[in-house]
Order: sequence, then C-alpha cells, then structure tokens
Amino acid sequence: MIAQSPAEHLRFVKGHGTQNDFVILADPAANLDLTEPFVAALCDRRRGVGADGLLRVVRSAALVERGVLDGLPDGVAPDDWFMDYRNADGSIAEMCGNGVRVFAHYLRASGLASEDAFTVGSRAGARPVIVHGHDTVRADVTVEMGRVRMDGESLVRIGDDAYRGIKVDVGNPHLACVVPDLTSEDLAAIDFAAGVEIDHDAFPHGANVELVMPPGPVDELGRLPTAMRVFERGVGETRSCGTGLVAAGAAVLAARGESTGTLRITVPGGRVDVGIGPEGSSLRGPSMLVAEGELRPGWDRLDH
Ligand SMILES: N[C@@H](CCC[C@H](N)C(=O)O)C(=O)O
Repeated sequence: MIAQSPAEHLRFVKGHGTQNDFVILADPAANLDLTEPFVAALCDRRRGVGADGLLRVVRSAALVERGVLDGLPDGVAPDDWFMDYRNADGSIAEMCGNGVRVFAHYLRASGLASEDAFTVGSRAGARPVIVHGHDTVRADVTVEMGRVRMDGESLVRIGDDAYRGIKVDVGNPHLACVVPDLTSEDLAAIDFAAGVEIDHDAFPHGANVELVMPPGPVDELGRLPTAMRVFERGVGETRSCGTGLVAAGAAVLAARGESTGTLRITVPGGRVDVGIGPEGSSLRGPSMLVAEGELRPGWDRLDH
C-alpha cells in the first residue's frame, strides 16, 4: 500500500495516448510503495480509477536511493524525471511508448519541465522527447524510442488460429505478426477474448503481441500506411501500444526486405507516425490529459 501516509489524499491525473490510458501519480521522492495489489486495484476499472497502466513521476536518483532500481539505466541522469511504469496487473515493464508521450505532456503541462525538449528516464534507458505543442489537455509529442532489435521468428495461437511473427525488442518484448492478405475486416474480427498463447521458451518474460496488416501504397508524405491490433503483456487487448507500434513498423519493413522507413499506423485508438532508422526509432503522436482528482484514504481496502 502507501508507505508515505495512508491518511493523505493522493492526487492523480488521468491521461491517454491514442486511448492507451494511464493513471499518473506524482511522487518525486519515491515515497509510495507501489505494490502489485495496490497498482492492480488502482487500474481496475470497477474498483479503482481504471487504466491500462500506471505512470509514477519520480526523480531517477530517488528510485536508486529507495532501492527500487539497482542503478541508473543507460543514459539516464540522476535529475531526469523517470517514468516508473506498471501494467494494469501490477507488473513492471521496461518501457511504454504511449506512456512516455503522456508523461512528457504531464511534465510540460504541470511546469515540472520548462523546455520542449528533454529526456525521460525509463528502465529501458533514456528516451529523449520533443513536445511540439501542448495545452493543459492536448499535446503532440515525439519520442526517440531507441534501437529496435529483431531476433528470429515465433508463433502465437489466438483461438483456433496460429500466426507467425518476428521477435522484436524495443526495450520490452514483442511478437509482431505481419499477416499476409489480412484485410481491415479480418483484423476487426480477430477475437482476443480467450487471450493469446505465446511460446514461453521464446519469451521467458512474456511478450506483447501485434497483428498487423500488410501496408498499402506510400502516401504523399512518404509514409507506409498500415493498421494493427495489440494484446499487451500484463494488460490484455489495448487500443494502442507505442512500443508495439514501433515493433510493428520494423516488422512491416522487414517483410519488404527493408530496414529503414516511415509508417503511419492506425490502431483502434487513433493514428501515430513511426520512424525506423539504422541507429534508432521514433514515435510521434497525441497525448490527452483528461481528468484529475484525489484518492480517498482507505479506498483500496476490501473490508466491507
Ligand atoms: N502500452 C505500452 C506498453 C506497456 C508495457 C507492456 N504491456 C509490457 O508489458 O511490455 C506502450 O505504449 O508501449
């Protein structure tokens, strides 16, 4: 639960990036003890505020001092704001691409960041961001997502169907399946209700799974258009996944025998632009901060 002071009303902000939604808790000195049950209850859509994940806004050095991190990840400075990301089931993930956009928007809108370009810390390393424009509700943000690593193929079973995909590491693990001849109607009809069965030998720590349409013709801005749906580790189906969008972009290019390019990808929650380069990748898209409020002391007790 909350190590700090359970009697205190804890303030939160609710936001989303292409409808991948988050509860944001500002905890600069890492005073909160984010246990799995606490996070799962907070993200529960009936018991708590409800979200796909939690973003704790904390100074990087504080997480090391409190023993939450063993040390600072690659490129992260002690003073950087760190996105301490948790999935809706309370598990920790290394990175969240939509989360970084929303996190950067929150920092800028709340005045915790005073410039439009800065670095956000994550367990996968430093993630430089540019906030192109923002107000208290909306922002347009680019995140440098780092190197994309592809490592062979694997299969996933969804209901009665099996799909082959590429194992992609974007700081967190993905199986990105570009499905030949998949139409938008086929994509919409995929039934994730029973979950996904991945190969646990290939993914000992689990994986996020993307089902992706082959791209259409390049648009007037040189982007390959495609669409996908995603089933996230620790969450279930979400309406968007930023790291998954980058993994999908890399897999689409690989299926064409290419290793660099730009894509405009549609997900159920909106559209983003993905860039894949030889040294790194980028994700540009919207962020929305939709509400703020406070948790009442004792809200997480199940004693009635
Ligand atoms: N929604 C996120 C990814 C969140 C983490 C993921 N569920 C995992 O466990 O790796 C994104 O926008 O990237």
